[in-house]
Amino acid sequence: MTAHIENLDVPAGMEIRGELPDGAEKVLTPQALDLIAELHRKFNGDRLERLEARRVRQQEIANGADLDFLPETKEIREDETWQVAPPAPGLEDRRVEVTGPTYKKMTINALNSGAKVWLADQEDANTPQWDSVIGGQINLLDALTREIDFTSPEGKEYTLAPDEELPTIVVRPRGWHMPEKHILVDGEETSGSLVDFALYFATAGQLQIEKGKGPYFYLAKMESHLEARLWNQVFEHAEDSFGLARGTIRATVLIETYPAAFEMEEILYELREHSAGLNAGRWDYIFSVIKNFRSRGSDYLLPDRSDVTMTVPFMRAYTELLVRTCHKRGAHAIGGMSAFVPAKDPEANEAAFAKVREDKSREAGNGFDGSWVAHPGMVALCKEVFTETLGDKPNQIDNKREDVNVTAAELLDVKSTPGAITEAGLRTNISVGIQYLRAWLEGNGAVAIHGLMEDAATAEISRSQVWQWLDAGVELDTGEKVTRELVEKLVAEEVAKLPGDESDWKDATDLFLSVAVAPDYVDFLTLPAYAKMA
Ligand SMILES: CC(=O)SCCNC(=O)CCNC(=O)[C@H](O)C(C)(C)COP(=O)(O)OP(=O)(O)OC[C@H]1O[C@@H](n2cnc3c(N)ncnc32)[C@H](O)[C@@H]1OP(=O)(O)O
Ligand SMILES: O=CC(=O)O
Ligand SMILES: [Mg+2]
Repeated sequence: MTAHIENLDVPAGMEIRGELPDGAEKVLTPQALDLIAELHRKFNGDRLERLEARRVRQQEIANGADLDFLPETKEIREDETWQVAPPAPGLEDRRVEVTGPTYKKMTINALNSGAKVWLADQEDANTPQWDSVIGGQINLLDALTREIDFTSPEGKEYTLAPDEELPTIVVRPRGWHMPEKHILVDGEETSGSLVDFALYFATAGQLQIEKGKGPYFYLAKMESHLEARLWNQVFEHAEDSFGLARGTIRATVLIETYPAAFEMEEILYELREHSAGLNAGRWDYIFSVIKNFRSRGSDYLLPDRSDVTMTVPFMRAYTELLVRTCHKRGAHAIGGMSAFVPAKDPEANEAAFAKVREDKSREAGNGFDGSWVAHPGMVALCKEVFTETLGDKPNQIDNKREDVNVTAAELLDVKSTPGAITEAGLRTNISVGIQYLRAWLEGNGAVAIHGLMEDAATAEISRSQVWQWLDAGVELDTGEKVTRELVEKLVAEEVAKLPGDESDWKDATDLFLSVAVAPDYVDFLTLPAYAKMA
């Protein structure tokens, strides 16, 4: 049945813009729409204040301030007595989590992958096209009622494995910065975070409770414990509105911004009744390091993206501190995404699996309780590697890592990162950035390029490196200085190597230039990209 806006029970003051995909009425229920309106009226002002606080801190950093652990929350860090809630049903054992967008085929593939958890992504791997925002929620609901199936154009049929084999679903709503322009309340654009949260919580999330699990979330791109407090208030409001016990909702927070690395303990504390641990969101973390200190000179210049590995000093410091902090507070520490995905060429495929094995072995050895893979083909490998360390235990929260003592100086030690800034690195950043942005504008938030998973976080690194190297007038390995003219010349050369006509790449190239060379740094590339989306 085709959905029509006039058939929906839209609360007073709300306006829905845009066509509704088939089945939209299943997720745009009166309860879900009421919750969006309530959350907007109660919390959107606080959200905007938090975003303003980010801008103030960014200005302070630009003026020379350093990041540090907060003096005003010292007591929380030093209080040895508090712990987060014990793991919720379905979240005890997280040794392998598969991530991916909520398109119908990928929903079925992810749920059939054998992973313990599926991160159903409305953030880095997704584009907030209105169809995907609503369609993804329909797929989540249909998966839980087992009314989902798919036939490919080639006739391949997809159905779900038995219930007991399916991973626990954890939904990642958009970050606090993203608006939802298709739902207005009192004439104002709503928040992408609150819309994604409310639609899932009020529909499929309630079915999760009936099935003995719960509405579980990953929270992306937060920059402070006060942003975590805001999420906690949203959770309390939603639980109270639906008559649910405190702690029914659970959230794993991605530590993927530089400021948040200095507030890990406080973030766990704010969410403690709702907490399901922390995750090391490595790609956005690297992006955030560049973004926060982009104009602070040579101490904060990173080499080519491929040289910024998990073992360089500042990345190692951040992951060690994350495990130590989580386990001290009884919380899961979940590892990040190795970007290597299976390849058709056998040699490249073997190399990709070896890289992922190395990454997951290091994480398991460091005390992480599980980790992410980007592709169902990597699930068995990650499970095997973590099982070598965990055995039959669901996690290793008892491995307290008391040997770890990470200082602010170690978190900030970007200048010890070995590597060079090369023309090849600049060309890769340009080519990958433009290819990714074209995919994004066409509605695809994750793509494989040169054997690597690329998504919003990795593309942010590429365009921010170009911006920073240009701003700093860096000298490349060739001896040439990075100037606007050079970047524009390399853009033209790299676009000429891509398939199709130059005109096919025009929108993506213009967008890339606007976020990589324009003098005013744009906070998130997804903001101007979303403005271009219908
Ligand atoms: C920085 C971060 O936030 S990381 C987390 C966010 N990023 C992600 O989640 C990325 C998820 N991964 C992906 O989107 C994909 O793996 C890509 C785009 C990188 C590669 O996808 P493809 O080019 O389709 O890979 P490939 O051809 O090897 O896929 C083989 C099959 O696996 C499926 N598949 C691949 N990745 C996934 C996934 N993550 N979830 C579900 N199914 C998947 C494909 O749909 C395809 O299915 P089919 O054989 O039934 O047609
Ligand atoms: O979301 C994960 C990341 O690495 O970014
Ligand atoms: Mg991220």
